[in-house]
Amino acid sequence: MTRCVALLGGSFDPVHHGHVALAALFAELLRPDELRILPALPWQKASLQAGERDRIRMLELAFAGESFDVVIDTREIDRGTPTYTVETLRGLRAELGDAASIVFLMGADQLQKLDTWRDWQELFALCNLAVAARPGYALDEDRLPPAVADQLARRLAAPGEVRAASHGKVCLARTLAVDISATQIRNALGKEPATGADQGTDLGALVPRGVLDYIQQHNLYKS
Ligand SMILES: Nc1ncnc2c1ncn2[C@@H]1O[C@H](COP(=O)(O)OP(=O)(O)OP(=O)(O)O)[C@@H](O)[C@H]1O
Ligand SMILES: O=C(O)c1ccc[n+]([C@@H]2O[C@H](COP(=O)([O-])O)[C@@H](O)[C@H]2O)c1
Repeated sequence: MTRCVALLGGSFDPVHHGHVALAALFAELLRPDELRILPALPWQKASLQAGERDRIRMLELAFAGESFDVVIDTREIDRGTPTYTVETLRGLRAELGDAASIVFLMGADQLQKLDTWRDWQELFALCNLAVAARPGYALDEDRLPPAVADQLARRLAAPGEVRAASHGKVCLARTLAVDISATQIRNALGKEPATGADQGTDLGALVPRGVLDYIQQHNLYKS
């Protein structure tokens, strides 16, 4: 069977239950041989709040208790320059070979702005995409930028076909419905009183326990 490597890139500032659910869903649907988490230095975001080592440590803690294995691949942080996914994929394709199925995972918010990514049309020559629904972001073709909708219409496939193809296919998972964002978590933590007792937001419902402990122990996201 074709070797399949799934990739989940992100800022993870901090990692939250939405990320873990997205990874778990595609771990189940695609059964990849490897699932790599790629913490990025995103060029479209002004600056991240947590440092690189903290983001990596939080990722390790977030996925530690899961039933599927992940590898935290720090190449984008190690590169030290703003992340362009197309560059990462060129490197991975050279390492993994032409036959491997490479699947880049994302939420619907990123599909909606895929046409703003560096050399986005080249992504389809390098990898497959697996996109999950996210509350507030439509997956419907008529709600996507026309050029993205056009690519989607031509490439739409079942998860099994994506797993078997080296590149060029897109599968959608419409069942995910986790209404969590890192922005919401940073905002809640920024407002939290010094005692650590959050007044309005149940942070435990948003962030894995080990990650929340780490955030509190290291005093992250205090404004
Ligand atoms: N709740 C969610 N449901 C589905 N996909 C998600 C969810 N949260 C994040 N993702 C996806 O995970 C990847 C990394 O997301 P990212 O680290 O930017 O988190 P975020 O919550 O969107 O962050 P921020 O609020 O800082 O923009 C992206 O592909 C994004 O679409
Ligand atoms: O390559 C690009 O131009 C590009 C533009 C926006 C986002 N991405 C990637 O998409 C992933 C999610 O990004 P973000 O901003 O939601 O954390 C992460 O791996 C980013 O490097 C990539």
